[in-house]
Amino acid sequence: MSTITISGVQKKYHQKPVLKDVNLAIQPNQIYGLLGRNGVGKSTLMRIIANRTRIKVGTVTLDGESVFENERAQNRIYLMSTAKLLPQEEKVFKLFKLIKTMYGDFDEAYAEHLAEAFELDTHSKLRKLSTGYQTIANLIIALCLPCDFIFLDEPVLGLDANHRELFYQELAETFSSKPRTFVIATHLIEEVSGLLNHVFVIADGKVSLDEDVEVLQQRGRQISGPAALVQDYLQGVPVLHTTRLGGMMTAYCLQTPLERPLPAGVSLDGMNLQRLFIEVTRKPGGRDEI
Ligand SMILES: Nc1ncnc2c1ncn2[C@@H]1O[C@H](COP(=O)(O)OP(=O)(O)OP(=O)(O)O)[C@@H](O)[C@H]1O
Repeated sequence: MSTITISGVQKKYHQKPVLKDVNLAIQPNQIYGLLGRNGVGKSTLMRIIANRTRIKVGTVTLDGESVFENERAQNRIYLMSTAKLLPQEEKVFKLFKLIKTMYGDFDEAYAEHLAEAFELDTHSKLRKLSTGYQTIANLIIALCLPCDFIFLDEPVLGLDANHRELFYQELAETFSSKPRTFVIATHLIEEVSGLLNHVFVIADGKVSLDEDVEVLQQRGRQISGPAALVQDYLQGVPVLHTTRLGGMMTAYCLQTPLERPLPAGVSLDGMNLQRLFIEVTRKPGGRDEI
């Protein structure tokens, strides 16, 4: 099975390091979340993989071959981004045909279904569509191409809530009927969390978290109650963050002292993915000890 392997990738812009040492593996038939605070380099990493940004240090391989300047590999990778890379003066339906010629295949029936579902006017020029509908046209292209690895950089930018929901539904359906890999960079973590199998978090130029969502959801815990009891219960346990209100405390952790009984008056709950992300990216590299 094909895997994209990213090893020791570094990228600087004007001497300022953005990616310092990125290592990760993108497996077949997964939906990944590529998460990170603003400006950490998510788009840069995607552009590197899609051969749109060059690097001097590090490698990106697909089936052991470098993906750089490699047409065969790049034909299996698609990056959908907000950058206006598509010909703006082209009518949307013509664009679909153009894309088909470029990639050798394009699911026209599915594109028609999606255009109808989103009420996209395919006879309009791309340039004349509203921002949201330009994104929709871009998304349709991404979902209908025959690529094994589809990178979606901020895929729902400008989409209203109904269209975002429709997109997530369509993504789930197309993924189950025709499994392939999607890597989604987004800040709307709560909205996509139900779709994701695995999460990469980029912080300080590196991958700070590389974990299955299921495992994360089992690990992430928030413990609330009277501060003294919470502190006592979590003695020696690494804590991501704590908040206090009066005498009450909530502590966020990636592990809990399972062997210790939970004191009466203290509650232990799961953390949703968005909260977990906020807590793991709050203080890069930092862990509080209670
Ligand atoms: N072409 C460029 N020239 C100079 N600096 C750049 C260029 N592209 C990106 N950068 C810088 O690299 C850093 C990472 O940018 P990037 O867009 O990859 O981050 P991001 O994680 O996608 O951010 P966001 O979540 O805000 O979209 C930023 O500091 C940005 O200013």
